[in-house]
Amino acid sequence: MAVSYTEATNAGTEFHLADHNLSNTDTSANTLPFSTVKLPHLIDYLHDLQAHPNPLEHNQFYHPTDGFYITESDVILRHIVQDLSSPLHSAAYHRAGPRNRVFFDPSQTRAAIVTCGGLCPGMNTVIRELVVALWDLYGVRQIFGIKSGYRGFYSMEPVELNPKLVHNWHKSGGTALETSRGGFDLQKIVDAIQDRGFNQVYIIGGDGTMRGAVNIFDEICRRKLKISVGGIPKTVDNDVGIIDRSFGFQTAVETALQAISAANVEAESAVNGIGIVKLMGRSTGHIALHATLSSRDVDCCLIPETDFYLEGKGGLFEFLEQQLKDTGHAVLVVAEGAGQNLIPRTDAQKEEKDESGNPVFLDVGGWLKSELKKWWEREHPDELLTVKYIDPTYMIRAVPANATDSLYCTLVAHSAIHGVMAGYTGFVSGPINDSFAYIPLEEVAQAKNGVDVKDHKWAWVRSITNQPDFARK
Ligand SMILES: Nc1ncnc2c1ncn2[C@@H]1O[C@H](COP(=O)(O)OP(=O)(O)OP(=O)(O)O)[C@@H](O)[C@H]1O
Ligand SMILES: O=P(O)(O)OC[C@H]1O[C@](O)(CO)[C@@H](O)[C@@H]1O
Ligand SMILES: [Mg+2]
Repeated sequence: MAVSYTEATNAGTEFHLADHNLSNTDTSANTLPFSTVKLPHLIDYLHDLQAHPNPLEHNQFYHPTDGFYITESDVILRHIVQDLSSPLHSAAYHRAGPRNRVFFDPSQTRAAIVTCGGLCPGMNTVIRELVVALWDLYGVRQIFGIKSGYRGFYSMEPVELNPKLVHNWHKSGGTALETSRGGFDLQKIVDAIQDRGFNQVYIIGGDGTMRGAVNIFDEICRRKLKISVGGIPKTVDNDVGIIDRSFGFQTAVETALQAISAANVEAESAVNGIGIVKLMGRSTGHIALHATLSSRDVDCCLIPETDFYLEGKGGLFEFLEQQLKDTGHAVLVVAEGAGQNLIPRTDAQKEEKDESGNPVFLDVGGWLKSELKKWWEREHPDELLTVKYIDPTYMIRAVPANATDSLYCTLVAHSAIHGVMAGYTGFVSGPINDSFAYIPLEEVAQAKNGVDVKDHKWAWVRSITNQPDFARK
């Protein structure tokens, strides 16, 4: 039986913890120092929408008890580290999970799933979990995969998905739905969503994809359609902000360690051996940084967030030369976006962009190898130098998710479904301080996550490697 919205939930309204009798550290002001981030809800523009009891109530596998359903007063604080000598403050995001009322009748639900941008370990796991959970938890039977990213909405037939079909998908890297860059045509995409009768759209992708998803959400609101848009952030570079990290990131770091280990073996087994490993990281060096910290074989880590230079006092080559003198070998890890301003390029190369408008990079690893060899021949013409360059770029993102990331993929998919079924829209589900939360798409699309080279983690990298800070002589 359908119940009216006001009976069901106060979703879509600003929530103040102080109104809900929760403990408050700032008793004088009688308000908590947390502001709850408003989440868009279908009811914001479809005021007469009817709510239904959550089908989980009758699911044979669930026995909803007190606390099973997440209420509007359940929030996740973004900033859990606070300085008690200053006024407390943190944004509070609605906690992910099942609500006691939903705004979709499973028999009338038509869900679409799309993957966009580059690969990331776990994409197939997320797709699989979306299909299986929509089917098993909520009883949705009309689930479709959009092929080839955003362009697939308007240029290809959707593929009907069911648990049997996706049963083994999590065992393979990549995305069985295929992905692409570019092809974002807002009107064509929303027309296609509308024409095909989709009322739930799950969008898996990185920062660019999320910016596109905001536009789709805005257009759906403008047309006042009963279509919920749920985003699932995917970024092997870990360049999306607010969330703790993307699924697949840990798997990528783990896989990168194999390349670093090989570079170390090659370097140790040669006379004056240098191993160079190039890792992904277009504008952020998270993979390089985490792999360096985990491996301990790395003597120097170069990331896009810090400048470096090759020759002269305090430069990279002087440092490597000293390493060779001290230990006979060195391992250098470089993120693909590092040093791009140093590599000579033609005017045409300066303008080059991929289909999504991202700048195309030159190969920093190959360039470092050739510059290093030229320099060595000039400085040490009679001494051997062996440089082995390993570029595992696509290997680290084309693998299936490891155990930790697989669990993440399941939780993020379930969280997205619970939120969408509850009528939330224009949001992303993701972990904040290890608890899954709902974050407005717009915030996620704008938030960047660069490496903070002033914090402890980067200082830790420098202390492990002893690399120079490349502050100009
Ligand atoms: N500002 C934007 N507005 C609308 N669509 C966008 C925008 N930026 C990117 N897109 C679209 O989003 C899709 C994916 O973008 P992009 O290729 O930049 O990858 P991404 O999602 O950032 O993932 P990753 O960088 O991790 O590979 C593409 O189809 C692209 O056209
Ligand atoms: O898949 P493509 O188009 O070669 O793009 C590679 C880029 O994708 C990423 O894996 C994710 O943005 C980057 O690390 C890398 O620069
Ligand atoms: Mg991106």
